[in-house]
Amino acid sequence: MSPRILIFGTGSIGAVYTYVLCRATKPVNVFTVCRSNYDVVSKQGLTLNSTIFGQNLNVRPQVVRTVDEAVAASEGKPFDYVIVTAKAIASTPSIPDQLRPAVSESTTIALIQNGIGIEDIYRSAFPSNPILSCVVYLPATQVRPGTVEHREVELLHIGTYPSTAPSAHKDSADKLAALLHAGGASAEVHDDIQQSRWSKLLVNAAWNPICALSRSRDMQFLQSSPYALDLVKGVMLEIAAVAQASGYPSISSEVVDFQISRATARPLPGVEPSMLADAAAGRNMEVDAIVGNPLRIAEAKGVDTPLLKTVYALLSGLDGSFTRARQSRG
Ligand SMILES: NC(=O)C1=CN([C@@H]2O[C@H](COP(=O)(O)OP(=O)(O)OC[C@H]3O[C@@H](n4cnc5c(N)ncnc54)[C@H](OP(=O)(O)O)[C@@H]3O)[C@@H](O)[C@H]2O)C=CC1
Ligand SMILES: CC(C)(CO)C(=O)C(=O)O
Repeated sequence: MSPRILIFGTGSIGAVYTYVLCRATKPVNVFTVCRSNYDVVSKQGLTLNSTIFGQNLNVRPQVVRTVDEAVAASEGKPFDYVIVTAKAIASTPSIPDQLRPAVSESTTIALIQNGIGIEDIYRSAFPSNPILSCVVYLPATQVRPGTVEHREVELLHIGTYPSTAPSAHKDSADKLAALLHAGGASAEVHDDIQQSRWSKLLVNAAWNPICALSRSRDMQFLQSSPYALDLVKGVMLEIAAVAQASGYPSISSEVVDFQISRATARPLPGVEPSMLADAAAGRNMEVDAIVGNPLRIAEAKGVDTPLLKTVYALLSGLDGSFTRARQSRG
């Protein structure tokens, strides 16, 4: 039987996986929760321009405004997968509380989000369901409502949370990978996804805040001063030290060099990290998931992270300015 899928958060990443999953199963089985882009997507579907999947690709999933609407439209049939592609930012009500009506005992919850320590709120809310923690390499930007540009790379790493989850949960990870392959995407299943999370965090904890604070794409920032590369590398080395203190010795200075070389190989202007897109739009950013949580782990483990603390202080200040601006707009 075709799986039924709910995607929560149809922005840049959510749109790409909605496209992939509409190809893997029937669009009628893919329900996608849209907020600011609801009007456009419900009328015109989602459009993807991708250097990997192709140009001007349009899909028409079942577009809903809320999880309750998706449950009603699904006519009592349970969701096999709930896929979270919203930003990992605290909200009221929380995302797990919003998802609750769509989660039955057979539902697998997959989190496609950056950062570290993002899974616990889902584990507490849904203690028996398979929770899949996913790390995505997929530079994508929603350039206007319902239209997403994607380039360079496309790969999803999948693992259970926690890594010691029962074998049935591991089967869910394999099934999700198979579904993504059927939709033409790349996915790999890992025994311990946290290693992949730390490896990706090297990139995100350095590039995302630095690009957001400097309003520059990665290559633009590297060219902006003779100190730029040292700052990026310095933050990455601090994250590597925290990863090592957390039991991941493979997150080494060689991995840092590899991640730096991926950026320096890019032509100008380079990649726009998702946090730069948020800063440019005055939206709140994933400050805690990407910087605050590793900083707290560093403090608990006695790892010195002066650059990370500086970045956190500046980023929190910028994030606070967005909150104040939103409140003053009413
Ligand atoms: N973009 C990228 O290149 C990459 C992003 N990532 C990670 O993937 C995750 C998703 O990022 P990205 O796709 O860029 O984020 P976007 O901001 O582009 O999309 C998030 C979407 O979630 C929606 N959303 C948030 N909260 C709610 C809610 N309560 N109800 C309904 N919709 C909601 C937003 O709606 P609205 O428009 O109304 O705010 C938006 O459409 C993040 O963790 C990011 O760090 C990882 C790799 C690359
Ligand atoms: C840096 C990048 C684009 C890597 O895929 C990313 O993860 C993000 O934008 O948040």
